[in-house]
Amino acid sequence: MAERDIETLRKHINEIDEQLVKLLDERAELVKEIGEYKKSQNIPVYHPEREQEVRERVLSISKGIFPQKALMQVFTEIMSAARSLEETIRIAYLGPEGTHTEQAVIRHFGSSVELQSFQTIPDVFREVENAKTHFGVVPIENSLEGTVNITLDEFVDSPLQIVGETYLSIHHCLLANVGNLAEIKRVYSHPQAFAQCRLWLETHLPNVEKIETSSTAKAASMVPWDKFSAAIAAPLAAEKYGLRILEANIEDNPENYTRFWVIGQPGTPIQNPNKTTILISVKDRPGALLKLLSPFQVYDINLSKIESRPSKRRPWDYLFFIDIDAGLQQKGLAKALEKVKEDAVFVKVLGSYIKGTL
Ligand SMILES: O=C(O)C(=O)C[C@]1(C(=O)O)C=C[C@@H](O)C=C1
Repeated sequence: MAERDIETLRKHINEIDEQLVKLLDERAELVKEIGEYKKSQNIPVYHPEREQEVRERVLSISKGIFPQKALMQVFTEIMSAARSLEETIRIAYLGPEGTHTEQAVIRHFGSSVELQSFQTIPDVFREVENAKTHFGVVPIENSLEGTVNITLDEFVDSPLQIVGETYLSIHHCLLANVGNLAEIKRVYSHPQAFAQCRLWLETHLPNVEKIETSSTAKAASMVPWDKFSAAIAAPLAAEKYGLRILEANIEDNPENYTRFWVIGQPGTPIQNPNKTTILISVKDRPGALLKLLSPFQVYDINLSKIESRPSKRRPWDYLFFIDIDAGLQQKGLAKALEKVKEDAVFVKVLGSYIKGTL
Protein backbone atom coordinates (compact mmCIF):
# COMPACT_ATOMS: atom_id res chain seq x y z
CA MET A 1 0.00 0.00 0.00
CA ALA A 2 2.68 2.42 1.13
CA GLU A 3 4.73 1.50 -1.94
CA ARG A 4 1.83 2.23 -4.27
CA ASP A 5 1.39 5.61 -2.60
CA ILE A 6 4.96 6.59 -3.18
CA GLU A 7 4.69 5.39 -6.78
CA THR A 8 1.59 7.54 -7.30
CA LEU A 9 3.34 10.55 -5.79
CA ARG A 10 6.39 10.01 -7.99
CA LYS A 11 4.14 9.74 -11.05
CA HIS A 12 2.71 13.16 -10.19
CA ILE A 13 6.20 14.54 -9.68
CA ASN A 14 7.22 13.19 -13.10
CA GLU A 15 4.25 14.94 -14.69
CA ILE A 16 5.11 18.21 -12.99
CA ASP A 17 8.77 17.88 -14.04
CA GLU A 18 7.66 17.36 -17.64
CA GLN A 19 5.67 20.58 -17.45
CA LEU A 20 8.58 22.43 -15.86
CA VAL A 21 10.97 21.36 -18.62
CA LYS A 22 8.45 22.26 -21.31
CA LEU A 23 7.89 25.69 -19.74
CA LEU A 24 11.63 26.28 -19.40
CA ASP A 25 12.04 25.55 -23.11
CA GLU A 26 9.21 27.96 -23.92
CA ARG A 27 10.82 30.59 -21.71
CA ALA A 28 14.16 30.05 -23.44
CA GLU A 29 12.52 30.61 -26.86
CA LEU A 30 11.22 34.00 -25.66
CA VAL A 31 14.61 34.95 -24.23
CA LYS A 32 16.26 34.12 -27.55
CA GLU A 33 13.85 36.52 -29.26
CA ILE A 34 14.75 39.23 -26.74
CA GLY A 35 18.40 38.45 -27.47
CA GLU A 36 17.88 39.05 -31.21
CA TYR A 37 16.13 42.33 -30.47
CA LYS A 38 18.89 43.50 -28.10
CA LYS A 39 21.52 42.63 -30.69
CA SER A 40 19.72 44.62 -33.40
CA GLN A 41 19.36 47.63 -31.06
CA ASN A 42 22.82 47.30 -29.52
CA ILE A 43 21.35 46.93 -26.01
CA PRO A 44 23.45 45.16 -23.33
CA VAL A 45 22.32 41.59 -22.64
CA TYR A 46 22.73 41.75 -18.87
CA HIS A 47 19.87 43.72 -17.33
CA PRO A 48 20.26 43.54 -13.52
CA GLU A 49 17.18 45.60 -12.78
CA ARG A 50 14.93 43.28 -14.83
CA GLU A 51 16.49 40.26 -13.12
CA GLN A 52 15.75 41.79 -9.72
CA GLU A 53 12.18 42.52 -10.83
CA VAL A 54 11.73 38.88 -11.92
CA ARG A 55 13.05 37.60 -8.56
CA GLU A 56 10.83 39.97 -6.56
CA ARG A 57 7.77 39.06 -8.65
CA VAL A 58 8.40 35.36 -8.23
CA LEU A 59 8.85 35.84 -4.48
CA SER A 60 5.58 37.78 -4.22
CA ILE A 61 3.56 34.99 -5.89
CA SER A 62 5.24 32.13 -4.02
CA LYS A 63 3.23 30.47 -1.24
CA GLY A 64 6.50 29.68 0.53
CA ILE A 65 6.07 25.88 0.47
CA PHE A 66 9.14 25.58 -1.73
CA PRO A 67 11.83 27.40 0.36
CA GLN A 68 12.05 31.00 -0.84
CA LYS A 69 15.82 31.25 -0.62
CA ALA A 70 16.09 28.23 -2.91
CA LEU A 71 13.45 29.77 -5.21
CA MET A 72 15.70 32.82 -5.60
CA GLN A 73 18.66 30.57 -6.42
CA VAL A 74 16.60 28.62 -8.96
CA PHE A 75 15.57 31.83 -10.74
CA THR A 76 19.10 33.24 -10.63
CA GLU A 77 20.19 30.04 -12.42
CA ILE A 78 17.30 30.16 -14.90
CA MET A 79 18.18 33.74 -15.86
CA SER A 80 21.90 32.95 -15.93
CA ALA A 81 21.27 30.14 -18.42
CA ALA A 82 18.89 32.39 -20.36
CA ARG A 83 21.54 35.12 -20.60
CA SER A 84 24.03 32.59 -21.93
CA LEU A 85 21.64 31.93 -24.85
CA GLU A 86 21.96 35.61 -25.77
CA GLU A 87 25.69 36.05 -25.07
CA THR A 88 28.41 34.48 -22.89
CA ILE A 89 29.06 36.90 -20.04
CA ARG A 90 32.72 36.85 -18.95
CA ILE A 91 33.67 37.74 -15.39
CA ALA A 92 37.05 38.39 -13.81
CA TYR A 93 37.28 37.83 -10.06
CA LEU A 94 39.80 37.69 -7.27
CA GLY A 95 40.87 34.04 -7.13
CA PRO A 96 42.02 31.44 -6.73
CA GLU A 97 39.19 29.15 -7.80
CA GLY A 98 37.07 27.70 -5.03
CA THR A 99 37.20 30.76 -2.75
CA HIS A 100 34.36 32.79 -1.30
CA THR A 101 34.75 35.39 -4.08
CA GLU A 102 33.93 32.75 -6.69
CA GLN A 103 30.91 31.80 -4.61
CA ALA A 104 29.84 35.47 -4.56
CA VAL A 105 30.14 35.65 -8.36
CA ILE A 106 27.90 32.60 -8.76
CA ARG A 107 25.41 33.93 -6.22
CA HIS A 108 25.15 37.16 -8.19
CA PHE A 109 25.36 36.02 -11.82
CA GLY A 110 24.40 32.30 -11.58
CA SER A 111 26.74 29.62 -12.89
CA SER A 112 26.21 30.01 -16.66
CA VAL A 113 29.02 32.55 -16.97
CA GLU A 114 32.63 32.30 -18.04
CA LEU A 115 34.86 32.83 -15.01
CA GLN A 116 38.45 33.95 -14.97
CA SER A 117 40.30 34.14 -11.68
CA PHE A 118 43.12 36.62 -10.99
CA GLN A 119 45.71 36.75 -8.25
CA THR A 120 45.25 40.37 -7.22
CA ILE A 121 42.51 43.02 -7.07
CA PRO A 122 44.47 45.40 -9.40
CA ASP A 123 44.70 42.52 -11.95
CA VAL A 124 40.89 42.27 -11.93
CA PHE A 125 40.59 46.04 -12.54
CA ARG A 126 43.10 45.93 -15.45
CA GLU A 127 41.26 43.02 -17.07
CA VAL A 128 37.94 44.87 -17.05
CA GLU A 129 39.57 48.17 -18.06
CA ASN A 130 41.06 46.43 -21.10
CA ALA A 131 37.57 45.09 -21.91
CA LYS A 132 38.79 41.50 -21.79
CA THR A 133 35.84 40.59 -19.58
CA HIS A 134 32.41 42.20 -19.25
CA PHE A 135 32.56 42.58 -15.47
CA GLY A 136 34.83 42.11 -12.47
CA VAL A 137 33.95 41.10 -8.91
CA VAL A 138 36.08 42.36 -6.02
CA PRO A 139 35.60 42.32 -2.22
CA ILE A 140 35.04 45.70 -0.64
CA GLU A 141 34.29 44.98 3.01
CA ASN A 142 34.00 42.18 5.54
CA SER A 143 31.73 42.57 8.56
CA LEU A 144 34.47 41.32 10.94
CA GLU A 145 37.69 42.50 9.26
CA GLY A 146 36.54 45.88 7.84
CA THR A 147 37.27 47.56 4.51
CA VAL A 148 39.38 46.08 1.73
CA ASN A 149 41.56 49.15 1.16
CA ILE A 150 43.09 47.96 -2.13
CA THR A 151 39.67 48.02 -3.78
CA LEU A 152 39.00 51.60 -2.66
CA ASP A 153 42.48 52.74 -3.71
CA GLU A 154 42.03 51.25 -7.19
CA PHE A 155 38.99 53.47 -7.73
CA VAL A 156 41.00 56.68 -7.29
CA ASP A 157 42.51 56.40 -10.78
CA SER A 158 40.42 53.72 -12.50
CA PRO A 159 37.75 54.84 -14.98
CA LEU A 160 35.64 51.80 -14.09
CA GLN A 161 32.23 52.10 -12.52
CA ILE A 162 30.49 50.17 -9.75
CA VAL A 163 27.60 48.46 -11.53
CA GLY A 164 26.34 46.18 -8.77
CA GLU A 165 26.72 45.03 -5.21
CA THR A 166 26.41 41.58 -3.70
CA TYR A 167 26.80 40.12 -0.22
CA LEU A 168 27.90 36.67 0.79
CA SER A 169 27.41 35.03 4.15
CA ILE A 170 30.84 33.54 4.90
CA HIS A 171 30.82 29.98 6.12
CA HIS A 172 33.95 27.96 6.78
CA CYS A 173 33.90 24.18 6.49
CA LEU A 174 36.30 21.47 7.52
CA LEU A 175 37.09 19.50 4.35
CA ALA A 176 38.88 16.16 4.40
CA ASN A 177 39.41 12.76 2.74
CA VAL A 178 38.95 10.88 5.98
CA GLY A 179 35.59 10.22 7.60
CA ASN A 180 36.11 11.38 11.17
CA LEU A 181 37.89 14.03 13.19
CA ALA A 182 40.01 11.53 15.17
CA GLU A 183 42.03 10.68 12.03
CA ILE A 184 43.11 14.27 11.34
CA LYS A 185 46.72 15.16 12.14
CA ARG A 186 47.15 18.41 10.20
CA VAL A 187 44.88 21.30 9.18
CA TYR A 188 45.68 23.68 6.31
CA SER A 189 44.13 27.13 5.95
CA HIS A 190 44.59 30.85 5.42
CA PRO A 191 45.54 32.75 8.64
CA GLN A 192 42.25 34.70 8.57
CA ALA A 193 40.18 31.50 8.40
CA PHE A 194 42.23 30.01 11.26
CA ALA A 195 41.51 33.14 13.30
CA GLN A 196 37.79 33.00 12.51
CA CYS A 197 37.54 29.31 13.57
CA ARG A 198 39.86 29.49 16.60
CA LEU A 199 37.36 28.37 19.26
CA TRP A 200 36.04 25.51 17.14
CA LEU A 201 39.58 24.24 16.53
CA GLU A 202 40.49 24.52 20.21
CA THR A 203 37.41 22.50 21.15
CA HIS A 204 37.36 19.85 18.42
CA LEU A 205 40.94 19.53 17.15
CA PRO A 206 43.12 20.85 19.99
CA ASN A 207 46.29 18.93 19.15
CA VAL A 208 46.57 19.10 15.39
CA GLU A 209 49.35 20.87 13.51
CA LYS A 210 48.16 24.08 11.78
CA ILE A 211 49.76 24.91 8.43
CA GLU A 212 49.13 28.34 6.90
CA THR A 213 48.47 28.73 3.17
CA SER A 214 48.04 31.72 0.84
CA SER A 215 44.30 31.07 0.40
CA THR A 216 41.61 28.70 1.65
CA ALA A 217 41.40 27.19 -1.85
CA LYS A 218 45.15 26.45 -1.74
CA ALA A 219 44.55 24.74 1.63
CA ALA A 220 41.86 22.52 0.07
CA SER A 221 44.19 21.67 -2.83
CA MET A 222 46.75 20.24 -0.36
CA VAL A 223 44.38 17.72 1.23
CA PRO A 224 44.17 15.16 -1.64
CA TRP A 225 47.98 14.74 -1.30
CA ASP A 226 48.01 14.38 2.48
CA LYS A 227 45.65 11.63 3.65
CA PHE A 228 45.40 12.50 7.34
CA SER A 229 44.90 16.21 6.83
CA ALA A 230 41.94 18.60 6.53
CA ALA A 231 41.41 22.14 5.27
CA ILE A 232 39.30 25.02 6.48
CA ALA A 233 37.80 26.41 3.29
CA ALA A 234 34.63 27.47 1.45
CA PRO A 235 32.04 24.79 0.67
CA LEU A 236 32.72 25.33 -3.05
CA ALA A 237 36.28 24.03 -2.57
CA ALA A 238 34.91 20.61 -1.53
CA GLU A 239 33.43 20.18 -5.00
CA LYS A 240 36.56 21.47 -6.75
CA TYR A 241 38.96 19.15 -4.95
CA GLY A 242 36.68 16.12 -4.45
CA LEU A 243 36.69 16.39 -0.64
CA ARG A 244 33.99 15.65 1.86
CA ILE A 245 32.56 18.30 4.17
CA LEU A 246 33.35 16.83 7.57
CA GLU A 247 31.88 19.78 9.50
CA ALA A 248 30.00 22.76 8.08
CA ASN A 249 29.79 26.27 9.56
CA ILE A 250 32.73 26.00 11.96
CA GLU A 251 33.23 29.78 12.20
CA ASP A 252 33.08 31.16 15.76
CA ASN A 253 30.92 34.13 14.78
CA PRO A 254 28.02 33.31 12.44
CA GLU A 255 27.54 37.02 11.60
CA ASN A 256 30.30 37.01 9.03
CA TYR A 257 29.46 38.70 5.74
CA THR A 258 31.53 39.99 2.87
CA ARG A 259 30.30 42.71 0.55
CA PHE A 260 31.48 42.69 -3.06
CA TRP A 261 31.28 45.24 -5.86
CA VAL A 262 30.62 44.31 -9.44
CA ILE A 263 32.73 46.60 -11.61
CA GLY A 264 32.10 47.43 -15.25
CA GLN A 265 32.77 49.90 -18.04
CA PRO A 266 31.97 53.58 -17.44
CA GLY A 267 28.53 54.44 -18.78
CA THR A 268 27.07 50.94 -18.20
CA PRO A 269 23.34 51.73 -18.06
CA ILE A 270 21.72 50.88 -14.71
CA GLN A 271 18.01 51.61 -14.48
CA ASN A 272 16.46 52.71 -11.18
CA PRO A 273 19.55 52.39 -9.00
CA ASN A 274 18.97 52.84 -5.25
CA LYS A 275 22.53 53.22 -3.96
CA THR A 276 25.41 55.49 -4.99
CA THR A 277 29.07 55.62 -4.03
CA ILE A 278 31.12 58.81 -4.40
CA LEU A 279 34.72 59.76 -3.81
CA ILE A 280 35.40 63.29 -2.57
CA SER A 281 38.38 65.40 -1.67
CA VAL A 282 37.79 68.04 0.98
CA LYS A 283 39.49 71.40 1.51
CA ASP A 284 41.89 71.35 4.48
CA ARG A 285 40.13 73.83 6.78
CA PRO A 286 38.04 73.70 9.98
CA GLY A 287 34.48 72.46 9.47
CA ALA A 288 35.07 71.62 5.78
CA LEU A 289 33.80 68.04 6.07
CA LEU A 290 30.80 69.10 8.15
CA LYS A 291 29.86 71.77 5.58
CA LEU A 292 30.37 69.37 2.72
CA LEU A 293 28.04 66.76 4.21
CA SER A 294 25.27 69.13 5.32
CA PRO A 295 23.39 69.06 1.93
CA PHE A 296 22.69 65.36 2.52
CA GLN A 297 20.93 66.30 5.74
CA VAL A 298 19.05 69.15 4.03
CA TYR A 299 17.73 66.80 1.32
CA ASP A 300 17.05 63.99 3.84
CA ILE A 301 19.49 61.53 2.29
CA ASN A 302 20.97 58.74 4.37
CA LEU A 303 24.69 58.01 4.19
CA SER A 304 25.42 54.38 5.03
CA LYS A 305 29.21 54.55 5.17
CA ILE A 306 32.10 57.01 5.15
CA GLU A 307 35.64 55.75 4.82
CA SER A 308 38.76 57.90 4.65
CA ARG A 309 41.90 56.87 2.79
CA PRO A 310 45.25 58.67 2.41
CA SER A 311 45.26 60.51 -0.93
CA LYS A 312 48.87 59.37 -1.55
CA ARG A 313 49.41 62.73 -3.30
CA ARG A 314 50.45 64.65 -0.17
CA PRO A 315 51.15 63.37 3.38
CA TRP A 316 48.13 63.66 5.74
CA ASP A 317 45.82 64.52 2.85
CA TYR A 318 42.69 62.32 2.76
CA LEU A 319 40.01 61.17 0.35
CA PHE A 320 36.53 60.17 1.52
CA PHE A 321 34.50 57.32 0.07
CA ILE A 322 30.80 57.77 0.80
CA ASP A 323 28.00 55.25 0.31
CA ILE A 324 24.64 56.93 -0.19
CA ASP A 325 21.25 55.24 0.21
CA ALA A 326 19.78 56.77 -2.95
CA GLY A 327 20.09 56.43 -6.70
CA LEU A 328 21.61 59.17 -8.83
CA GLN A 329 18.31 59.77 -10.62
CA GLN A 330 16.63 60.75 -7.34
CA LYS A 331 15.98 64.50 -7.34
CA GLY A 332 17.19 65.10 -3.79
CA LEU A 333 20.52 63.42 -4.44
CA ALA A 334 21.15 65.33 -7.67
CA LYS A 335 20.53 68.60 -5.79
CA ALA A 336 22.63 67.58 -2.81
CA LEU A 337 25.52 66.63 -5.08
CA GLU A 338 25.37 70.00 -6.85
CA LYS A 339 25.87 71.67 -3.45
CA VAL A 340 28.62 69.23 -2.47
CA LYS A 341 30.47 69.98 -5.71
CA GLU A 342 30.49 73.71 -4.85
CA ASP A 343 32.53 73.04 -1.70
CA ALA A 344 34.63 69.98 -2.54
CA VAL A 345 38.03 69.99 -4.22
CA PHE A 346 36.61 67.26 -6.43
CA VAL A 347 33.76 64.76 -6.50
CA LYS A 348 33.86 61.53 -8.47
CA VAL A 349 30.77 59.34 -8.75
CA LEU A 350 32.04 55.76 -8.60
CA GLY A 351 28.68 54.26 -9.49
CA SER A 352 24.95 54.27 -8.93
CA TYR A 353 23.67 50.73 -8.69
CA ILE A 354 21.14 48.32 -7.21
CA LYS A 355 21.75 47.66 -3.53
CA GLY A 356 22.78 44.08 -2.71
CA THR A 357 20.77 41.95 -0.32
CA LEU A 358 22.18 39.91 2.54
O1 LIG B 1 14.33 40.60 -20.11
C1 LIG B 1 15.44 40.55 -20.65
O2 LIG B 1 16.06 41.57 -21.00
C2 LIG B 1 16.08 39.24 -20.91
O3 LIG B 1 17.07 39.17 -21.62
C3 LIG B 1 15.56 38.04 -20.22
C4 LIG B 1 16.24 37.77 -18.88
C5 LIG B 1 15.43 36.60 -18.22
O4 LIG B 1 15.85 35.47 -18.34
O5 LIG B 1 14.36 36.91 -17.67
C6 LIG B 1 17.64 37.35 -19.14
C7 LIG B 1 18.70 38.22 -19.03
C8 LIG B 1 18.57 39.60 -18.55
O6 LIG B 1 19.62 39.99 -17.73
C9 LIG B 1 17.25 39.84 -17.91
C10 LIG B 1 16.22 38.97 -18.02
